Amino acid sequence: MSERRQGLVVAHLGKGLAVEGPDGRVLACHTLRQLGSVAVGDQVLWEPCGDDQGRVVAVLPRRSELLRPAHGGKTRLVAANLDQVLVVMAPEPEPDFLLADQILAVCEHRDIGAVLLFNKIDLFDGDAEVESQLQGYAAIGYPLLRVSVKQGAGMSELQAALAGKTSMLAGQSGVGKSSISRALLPEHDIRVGHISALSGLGRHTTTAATLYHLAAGGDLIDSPGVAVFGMADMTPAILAQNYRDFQPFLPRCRYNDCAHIKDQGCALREAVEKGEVSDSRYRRYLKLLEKLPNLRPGDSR
Ligand SMILES: Nc1nc2c(ncn2[C@@H]2O[C@H](COP(=O)(O)OP(=O)(O)OP(=O)(O)O)[C@@H](O)[C@H]2O)c(=O)[nH]1
Ligand SMILES: [Zn+2]
Repeated sequence: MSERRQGLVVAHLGKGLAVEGPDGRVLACHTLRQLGSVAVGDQVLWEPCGDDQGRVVAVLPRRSELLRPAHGGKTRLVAANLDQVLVVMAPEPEPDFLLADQILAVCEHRDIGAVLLFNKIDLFDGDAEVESQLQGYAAIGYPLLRVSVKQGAGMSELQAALAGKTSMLAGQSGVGKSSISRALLPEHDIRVGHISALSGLGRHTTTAATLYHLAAGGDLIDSPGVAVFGMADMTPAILAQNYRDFQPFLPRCRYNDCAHIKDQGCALREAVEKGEVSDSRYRRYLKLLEKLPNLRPGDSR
């Protein structure tokens, strides 16, 4: 019987995986069908099979899973073992706080941490509304970093926030996600080139998720596409539970299945009226509710 070794999945190839061993060497690996889905970020056990190839024989337990909606109401695993998502915003394009709230709620639901990353501060005129929303997030416990990749401002604080963790960037188009990854990654293209050159299992496409080691410590999973933060498995009650700022009030609603839409004994609405919960967060919650796929008539209480 051949020896099993541990490895880290760093990319998807056409028909297999790129797995990095403890010595840093990356190997093309097949996986056994019965293992189910294996994603970038997974820790796996593999054994050598053939020239410079391996076979993944086990997936080690995950500390988190990020899923994406797929065809036929199914979900697909996008990344495993993520520690945190960096929600990137900028003065331009105008911040989409609804998208930020959605990403934050999905992260909370998946036990993935979240950090707000306000980029392009070189363009920020201090707009009072934007500033108040940003400080609102900080007040409910989300770390807030302000950077300008263009000017190199705040980058060491960003590197410190990434060190020792596996992170992913998310956010609207145009906020600077690619610019930020480029600034953080050493020899980015060399590694992609190396993975593409792995034999036998087909090409690595840059449209698939890839894990990179950062120059200043920590890993970054680069996953193109913003639609990964799906809410398909959420109900209104679950969505509300994943708002950190709503959590203290929810047990006091009169009805267990309160969707926090109408008054009748809703402790959350009372908290909003008293100013204990941000009115704008609550109003965006009502908008996100409309995006939930499985809003049942009974939930409209
Ligand atoms: N002024 C300024 N411009 C920036 C900064 N960071 C990025 N940009 C510019 O913003 C534009 C969009 O940056 P990208 O890195 O492509 O943004 P993205 O989030 O990856 O966009 P998508 O690929 O569409 O998701 C580019 O023109 C960048 O040069 C910054 O700190 N300051
Ligand atoms: Zn309620």
